[in-house]
Amino acid sequence: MAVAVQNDEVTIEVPTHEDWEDIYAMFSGGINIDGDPQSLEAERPLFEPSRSLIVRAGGRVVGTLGANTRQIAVPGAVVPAAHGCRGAVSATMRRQGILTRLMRRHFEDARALGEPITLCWASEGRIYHRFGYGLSVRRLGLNVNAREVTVPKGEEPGRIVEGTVADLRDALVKVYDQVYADRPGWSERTAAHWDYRLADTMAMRQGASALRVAVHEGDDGIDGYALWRVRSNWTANGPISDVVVIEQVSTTPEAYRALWRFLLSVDLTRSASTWAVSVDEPLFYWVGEPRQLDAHLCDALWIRVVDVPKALAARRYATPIDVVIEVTDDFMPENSGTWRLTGSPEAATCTPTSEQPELWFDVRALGAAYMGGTSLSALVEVGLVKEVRHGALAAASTAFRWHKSPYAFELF
Ligand SMILES: CC(=O)SCCNC(=O)CCNC(=O)[C@H](O)C(C)(C)COP(=O)(O)OP(=O)(O)OC[C@H]1O[C@@H](n2cnc3c(N)ncnc32)[C@H](O)[C@@H]1OP(=O)(O)O
Repeated sequence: MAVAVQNDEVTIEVPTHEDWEDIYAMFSGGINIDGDPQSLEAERPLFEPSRSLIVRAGGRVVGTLGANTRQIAVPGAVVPAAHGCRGAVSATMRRQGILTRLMRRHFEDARALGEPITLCWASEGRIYHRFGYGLSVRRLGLNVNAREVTVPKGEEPGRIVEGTVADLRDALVKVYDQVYADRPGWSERTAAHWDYRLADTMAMRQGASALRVAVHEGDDGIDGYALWRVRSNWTANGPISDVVVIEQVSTTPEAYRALWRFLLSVDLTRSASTWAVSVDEPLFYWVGEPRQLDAHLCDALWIRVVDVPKALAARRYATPIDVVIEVTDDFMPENSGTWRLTGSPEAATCTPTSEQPELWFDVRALGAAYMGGTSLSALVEVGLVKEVRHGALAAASTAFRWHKSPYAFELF
């Protein structure tokens, strides 16, 4: 049985490329998976030593936390954001404050680099509240009964074409780049991010087929694509396989509909599943029987605002807003203060003020509302926002929303 190292000094350092294998093993073990050589290599290019932290005690690696340097789309803008990842502490060293120390460094580093927010997918939501994260983006998983759901009759112009990842990669990149900046929750993808997204390791397949690519060719060329697999299932009564949709991205409504028609009608399959679509997924308004989409709601991105005025000035607002807000941040007191926020769909400013606040925010509420998918009114109910001046809430709540619900489907 492993024995906790109690007396050795715990140090936190910035790792080098040589530490990658230890970090990979630390995180894999931390989340209770074995890890494998293919994933080790597939993830290696995403490892940014200067954005990572490694914890050592008695010569052993006992913890890690990393970040990917990426931009993410937010309402009306694209902002640099630390994409937090690979947080883990050795099972024998937990609940001794190591993650707390790592988080402090992670936030300070992001702020120093000019990133107003950090974000992560949570293994367990309960870990993150105390560090000031708010649940900002939710996702819907679908298990569509393809036979019962029914889609309206109709022929979209254009055609669906299948091809190899290698042949179609440039087209996928072009389609994604056309739309990502306009979809809060979608992150910029460099060549390295695409390499990882398309790596198709055995771990990514989770027992399903190799990655398949289908594109929609419209009048002006390729205007949408789907990455998908088949989870094959042959029963005594015949095939009931599942189409596993990894991502579906389109620049036109015609491509969107044509791709879903295709995904819901692949021979020998009876269902289609996807782990993350928008809470405002258009399929609900298109299919004959939305109940047969079998949707389940889950948390997706957690956002931590590390620089309040910078973050609030970086996004845009659905309607004009001019409000004095007070923010309390227990974990990062330098983030607490009172600001005048003015904004619109075109611009925003956030400057310190000594005026009386009209609204009060716990910093977690700023994270929760940041992507435009959460109403301030809901946050009032749980005590994370308070209306100080009667009447200030409704206008601000409307302004913080956005016309597209935030959405995220890419684990990092
Ligand atoms: C972005 C990502 O990487 S998601 C993956 C996160 N990693 C994992 O889930 C791997 C498994 N878990 C772990 O490795 C560890 O438990 C970690 C990294 C989550 C936490 O590390 P620790 O060093 O134990 O956290 P630390 O001691 O700083 O805990 C701080 C507080 O959070 C609480 N806490 C930490 N983790 C959890 C948890 N999983 N559930 C409930 N409470 C937790 C602690 O009890 C402590 O509370 P206190 O301040 O009231 O005493």
